[in-house]
Amino acid sequence: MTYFLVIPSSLPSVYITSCGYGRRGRSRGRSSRSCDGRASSSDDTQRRRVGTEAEKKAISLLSKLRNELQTDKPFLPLTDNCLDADIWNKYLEYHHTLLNENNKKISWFQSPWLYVECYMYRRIHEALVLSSPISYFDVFKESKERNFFESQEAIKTLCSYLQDLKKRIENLDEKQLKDEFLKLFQIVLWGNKCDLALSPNQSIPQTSSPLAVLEDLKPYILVNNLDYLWSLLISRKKMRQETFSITRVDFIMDNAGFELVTDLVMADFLLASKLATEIHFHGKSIPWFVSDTNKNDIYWLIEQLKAANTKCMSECGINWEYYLKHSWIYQDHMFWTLPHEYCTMSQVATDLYAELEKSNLILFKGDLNYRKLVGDRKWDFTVPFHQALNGFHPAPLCSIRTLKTEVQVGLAPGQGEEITDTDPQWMTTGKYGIFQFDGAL
Ligand SMILES: O=P(O)(O)OC[C@@]1(O)O[C@H](CO)[C@@H](O)[C@@H]1O
Ligand SMILES: [Mn+2]
Repeated sequence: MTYFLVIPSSLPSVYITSCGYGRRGRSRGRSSRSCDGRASSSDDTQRRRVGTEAEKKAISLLSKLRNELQTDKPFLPLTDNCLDADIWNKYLEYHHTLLNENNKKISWFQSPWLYVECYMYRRIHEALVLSSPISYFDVFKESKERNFFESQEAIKTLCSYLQDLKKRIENLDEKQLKDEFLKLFQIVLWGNKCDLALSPNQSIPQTSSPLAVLEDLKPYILVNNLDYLWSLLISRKKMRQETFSITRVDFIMDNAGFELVTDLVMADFLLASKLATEIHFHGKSIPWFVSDTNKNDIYWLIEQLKAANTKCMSECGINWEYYLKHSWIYQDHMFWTLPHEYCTMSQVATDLYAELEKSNLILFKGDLNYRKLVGDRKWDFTVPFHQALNGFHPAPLCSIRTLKTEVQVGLAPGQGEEITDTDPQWMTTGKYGIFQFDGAL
């Protein structure tokens, strides 16, 4: 069963596919419980019935959501009693007070786009949560998996490159190491083209060799602060040889599938090169913006790699599974799936802010993170990134993002206008990218 939530204007479309509960035609007639405790067919029938009811409920809630959206109804408070529901509901009240007009309501076409989009994904989650026993079914799982399978060739190339690089890494001089660092970071950047929120029914797989195209893509990097990242990490590495300190790098992850592979390759490289000693990954705790990574996506990906019949891929899978058990730290926090701008993190999620303060470098992946970093405002292109962060400075940070929405700061005078002349769609196609750094070196 495929349920299509048609969403007008600039909002993304969402496919909800059957969750597999209550499928017809699996059980054949009556039978009693077997002596090994397996369920009887009447148990099966009961389970299918419950599953079908749950599916129907989820679909009706999603239909209702679609209708509210299409007819620009006021936003409704969440009713699912999840831990974050109160925060969402308070945020809604706060936005109502901002409107400052008694008869105006926060609604789909009248409210800030960042808020509207986040609210839509949270309401999709609510529809599932309220439909037990499929409450924690990931409606985007299928699209995420498709992106992974369609990017097999590129993933193989990357895994092979990494395995080979790790064999020679001890013998690289500083310049050679820097070259590898720059190369892998560019792969991480262009991996962000692969999100599914813009076209959920159409996976944009990475088909060509990601390494072969890097030179051709260089002109599309509008802000390139990779040298700052290199200076920061290499000077800490040198310092560590005299003092016993750590270098912690945090990935605020974005999309699963190919982009996730690029993140894991980067993390592996940073540790192997001793440019970092500690890696933290921050994922989403609910299905989010179609392709965003949650814990299951990482473990699913690792299982796929382990089972691959290409040695370099299975080696990566085995290594990454080991690192996730022993040295890489995966964490999620509800703040990442709230609509809040990051400048509010120190008040709204004090614990997360304190955690990020321990980092030596935070990598914010993707377009949505950028919008939340700079508050999704219509900034002048030349406003400094530091200023647009509006007080959000937990540690040195870098946004690694391909441009998919109309917000960009920190450009040189005239740079934005010049690109607009030649390529009017430059802010929304994912063709351009940035490495934008903020922090003391
Ligand atoms: O954060 P990502 O994965 O790079 O991009 C997510 C995204 O494509 O989804 C939304 C589309 O409506 C926009 O916020 C953004 O462009
Ligand atoms: Mn995303």
